[in-house]
Amino acid sequence: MEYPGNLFVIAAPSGAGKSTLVKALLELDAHLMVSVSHTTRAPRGQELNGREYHFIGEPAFRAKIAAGDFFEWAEVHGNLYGTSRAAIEDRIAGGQDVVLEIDWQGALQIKRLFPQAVLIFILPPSWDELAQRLNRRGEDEPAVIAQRLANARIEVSKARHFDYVIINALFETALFDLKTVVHSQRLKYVSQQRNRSAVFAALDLIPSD
Ligand SMILES: Nc1ncnc2c1ncn2[C@@H]1O[C@H](COP(=O)(O)OP(=O)(O)OP(=O)(O)O)[C@@H](O)[C@H]1O
Ligand SMILES: Nc1nc2c(ncn2[C@@H]2O[C@H](COP(=O)(O)O)[C@@H](O)[C@H]2O)c(=O)[nH]1
Repeated sequence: MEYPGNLFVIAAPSGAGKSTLVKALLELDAHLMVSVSHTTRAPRGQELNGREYHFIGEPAFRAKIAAGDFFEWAEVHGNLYGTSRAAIEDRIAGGQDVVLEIDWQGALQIKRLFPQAVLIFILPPSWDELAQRLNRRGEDEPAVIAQRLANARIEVSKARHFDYVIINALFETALFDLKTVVHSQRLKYVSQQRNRSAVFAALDLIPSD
């Protein structure tokens, strides 16, 4: 049996730290790749088209919806965001582990389409700390931050639909927890192999750090 790539879907309220965690995870794990979404949101200070997002206008986004180009899409904080179908289906079929950093609506769409997906929800340690992180990040206008904090109340209530919840209080602890979820998913695959050579082939997929 060829190794089918895993799909890890990570959601969190804005400012909880998911992008920072995913970036750190990717630096530690060469088997993982992150899918770059499309959005109608304007780029923030250091963001580059094609790196953080593919930044497109709403008409182009709507044309992609009509063409069936998105695996999932949703309106989040007043902007449209979507995961390109081509970006993930081929990679997973080719045995690559893919991470999606998307909101809860997209995550639940993915779980319906692809029940093997592993859904991970990142929580901040408190509402106060969430607000402080958004303010310290200094990338969004006060009105945008207020909207994101209001939406966070709804988003957090969706955590119960996820397979795992990780609390991002101390960064290194949360990163360890995230690595453990990814690692366990791969170990599950190894343990399902029927013969010894398949077990050793499967073990090659697991980083030994
Ligand atoms: N454990 C942590 N302790 C303190 N600060 C943190 C921690 N994790 C992340 N941060 C900081 O919090 C801010 C928000 O993190 P990040 O941008 O990763 O959030 P996000 O969940 O991806 O938000 P968004 O959905 O808006 O992109 C950043 O300035 C980041 O450096
Ligand atoms: N459903 C989707 N949600 C997405 C996607 N890409 C990002 N997101 C989520 O949007 C919010 C806001 O992101 P920001 O970069 O503007 O702070 C956040 O929850 C992201 O995870 C996507 O392709 N689909």
